[in-house]
Amino acid sequence: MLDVEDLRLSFGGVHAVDGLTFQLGAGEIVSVIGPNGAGKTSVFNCVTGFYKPTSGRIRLNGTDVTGRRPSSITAQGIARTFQNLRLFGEMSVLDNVRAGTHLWLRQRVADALLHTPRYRRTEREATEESDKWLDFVKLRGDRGGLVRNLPYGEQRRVEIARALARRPELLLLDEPAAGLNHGEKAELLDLIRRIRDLGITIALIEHDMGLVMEVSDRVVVLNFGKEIADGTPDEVRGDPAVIEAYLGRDADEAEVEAAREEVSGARGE
Ligand SMILES: Nc1ncnc2c1ncn2[C@@H]1O[C@H](COP(=O)(O)OP(=O)(O)OP(=O)(O)O)[C@@H](O)[C@H]1O
Repeated sequence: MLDVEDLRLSFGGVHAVDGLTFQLGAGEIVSVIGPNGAGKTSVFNCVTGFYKPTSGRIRLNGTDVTGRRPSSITAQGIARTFQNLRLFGEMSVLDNVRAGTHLWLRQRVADALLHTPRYRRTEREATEESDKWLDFVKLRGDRGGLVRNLPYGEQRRVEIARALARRPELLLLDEPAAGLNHGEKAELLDLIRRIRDLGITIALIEHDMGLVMEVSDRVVVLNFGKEIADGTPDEVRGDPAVIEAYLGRDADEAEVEAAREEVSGARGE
């Protein structure tokens, strides 16, 4: 579904992404992990058109989308959430999710100005679809309240609902578990699996190794903008290159053991 080939992104002398090649197959849940600054968000930003790669190719279902604008890439079937939430705090929960529907809702300005039956029909459709996704993320009861009044974990679910309202084939989640408590993480795990069961492919950047190891079909590990491992959770958790990336070279025995635990998710909580 997604084919990234020899992707490079530089900021001056910093090679944030340095010749990265990887694929995502339809229906997979793939986690992208790596130490801070490894280039994970930069890859997401290139794939979604927020950054223009310095070189390389990004294909979605065979269509070359390299360097296209975010709106054009979203129209090709990719939606994302952000590391730092980007919701409209002063708008209702429902309206935030409805904002995701404009992509496929064919509305004309004249219809909106004149409140034609066609306009009212599309508005109803947007609300029904948004309510469906609010049900899906278990927030239907909060639809009328302002987003800023929701607890943080629920705001994260609103953002996921908004991304789903775009009807994506591929959903990119950037650190969805950040700031969540134990119960909220369990709920997120269930939500990610239910999204996949709808046939949506999921790529996530995540530092919570417990979640990564539990939910992923495959894990891609980056360090200094390059891929250093790509395999099942079991394969990457024992990979010496991965442990070293999380550690640096001059570690002693105790530090190696601690890094091994971190990568395996044993210290995820
Ligand atoms: N807009 C930018 N301008 C300059 N340098 C940048 C920019 N965005 C990222 N970088 C640099 O590119 C490298 C990769 O950053 P990136 O945010 O992609 O890493 P990351 O793996 O997502 O890190 P984290 O886990 O901390 O979010 C870092 O060295 C970072 O400082």
